[in-house]
Amino acid sequence: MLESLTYTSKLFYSENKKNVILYFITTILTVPLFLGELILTKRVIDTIQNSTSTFTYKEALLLMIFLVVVIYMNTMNASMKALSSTSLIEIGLYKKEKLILEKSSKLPLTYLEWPKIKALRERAKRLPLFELFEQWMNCIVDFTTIGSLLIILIYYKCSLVSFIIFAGLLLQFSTNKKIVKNKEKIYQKQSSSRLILDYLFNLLVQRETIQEIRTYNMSPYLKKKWKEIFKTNFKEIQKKIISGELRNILQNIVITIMNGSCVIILVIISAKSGNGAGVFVMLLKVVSQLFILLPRFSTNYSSLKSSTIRFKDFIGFLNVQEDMRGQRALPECDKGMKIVINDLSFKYKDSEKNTLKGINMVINPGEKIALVGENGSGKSTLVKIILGLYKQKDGNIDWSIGGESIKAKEAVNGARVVFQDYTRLLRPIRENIAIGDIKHLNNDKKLNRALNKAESNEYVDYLDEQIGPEFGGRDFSGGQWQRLAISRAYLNEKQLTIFDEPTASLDPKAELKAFEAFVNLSDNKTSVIVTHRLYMARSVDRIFVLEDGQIVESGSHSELMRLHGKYEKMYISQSELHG
Ligand SMILES: Nc1ncnc2c1ncn2[C@@H]1O[C@H](COP(=O)(O)OP(=O)(O)OP(=O)(O)O)[C@@H](O)[C@H]1O
Repeated sequence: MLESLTYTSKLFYSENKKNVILYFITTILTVPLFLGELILTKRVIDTIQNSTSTFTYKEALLLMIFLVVVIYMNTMNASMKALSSTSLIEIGLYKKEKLILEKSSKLPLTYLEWPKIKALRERAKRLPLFELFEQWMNCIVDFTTIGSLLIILIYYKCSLVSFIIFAGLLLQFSTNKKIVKNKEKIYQKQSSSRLILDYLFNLLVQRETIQEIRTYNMSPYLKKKWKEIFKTNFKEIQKKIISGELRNILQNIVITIMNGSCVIILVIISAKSGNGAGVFVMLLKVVSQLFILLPRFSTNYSSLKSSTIRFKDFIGFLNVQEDMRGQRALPECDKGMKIVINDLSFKYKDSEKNTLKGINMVINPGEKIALVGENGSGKSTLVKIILGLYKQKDGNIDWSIGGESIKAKEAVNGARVVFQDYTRLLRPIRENIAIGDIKHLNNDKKLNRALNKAESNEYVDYLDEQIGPEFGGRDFSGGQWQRLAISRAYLNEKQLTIFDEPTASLDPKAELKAFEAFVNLSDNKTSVIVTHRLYMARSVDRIFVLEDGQIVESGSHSELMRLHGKYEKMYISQSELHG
């Protein structure tokens, strides 16, 4: 638990020393200021009660002035504390999101797609970083104040009152601890269903999905599903909340009885001991303050407990094993890349069987190959492994260029790719192309050349135009988006080119042009195209046919046709279909 205090203190201190020191001092100062106020009140009353001469009246007046100053300082202290915490709250939010983003960018892709990690990240996002630090500080202050007030009671021979208050403290702690534990347990249990809730909610409001949902009138059904999950979650929480609240009510009754008993005992003790009015008023203030502090301390401690549970999830997420990817860069060389795949098998997390099995292939420098096969045969998975985005457990994939060889999963920025599900960045056209190679962001000449090659000349004069009506920009059709994604690849000059079904949204003429462009773009660079359009595959050097995660045939178009196997069957059926 202490780890969360050291972690947050270090983190905030490294980000904003001045405010952390100010926050720390103003928090700690509340204890002596409160005690000072208490003691001065007692002295003022005692002095007035015993005043017999002008001298003691003057002393009382002086003490009153001190008291006012202390009260004023207390108010000032609270304002300074609030001031320092404002920027720390912002820093907390920023740092938490930054750390989660940085970590996510280092995780293997398979981990990011894994529901368990997704749920862990959602829980990590719920950690209130500054509040955790604040709760620690509040608990330290409450603990010190309560301790000091109990010592005052014991000093004035009110040990019985201290004992009752201490018992009250224990009672509150045990009740709140249970409530917090139950609440966090439910939250951890519900984190996956909350993801589904968010997903369903987004489906119902997002522009990309709303048209289909309205056309099929899916809204009532999806809302019903959303409501069901919401209600189930709520019922679970409600049960615990009601039992927690009942406990709270009982606890409050007991605490009120304790409070009354303490005041009565205090009156009796004061009457017997013959202490002055100053001591009585002070002790009364001590007791009433303690009964204010007890629930506050217990609530602060409960919040701290709940935050430390979330802190564990946060640290758990930050400690997830990172990817080895992105550590080595290949040398620049225009001879093309060689890819050697040896006995590769791959299984998705939570999947029962291997998606790829025993893949062996060598792609020579400058060679153009096509991966073909039915839906789900493993083409995109293989592409992602070639790119080093997925880590394979069995087998090896090496990239070699200019005589130097490295593992695909350790390589950085070696390839240019057009994915099936490319990024639609609702930002200016310029940024959409520059994703391909961000160093050319302001190089209009290069950006325009990339647009030209991707048959998107109409945008050359509109590089700074915003895309997406959501942000006041223009709307793009599927084909226009796809051409923009292709222009990204043209901007990049890496040695390996991968096109994973990049032409699905293009009309036949544009598709043919895009394929011709792919062949030209690739020139002497090693290239891989994933396609269902077998006429495209005809002009590549070699075709690999995948079936159920295995390569079942490979060779040039004419070699495969001569085999009279799967490829020939697929080719003939497509030719018949398209005439
Ligand atoms: N992230 C994932 N997690 C679990 N299984 C996955 C994941 N992505 C793909 N799969 C599964 O792996 C298998 C191969 O999928 P892949 O997308 O590689 O096939 P494909 O040949 O590219 O298909 P298509 O032609 O439809 O694009 C499929 O059974 C699919 O359900």
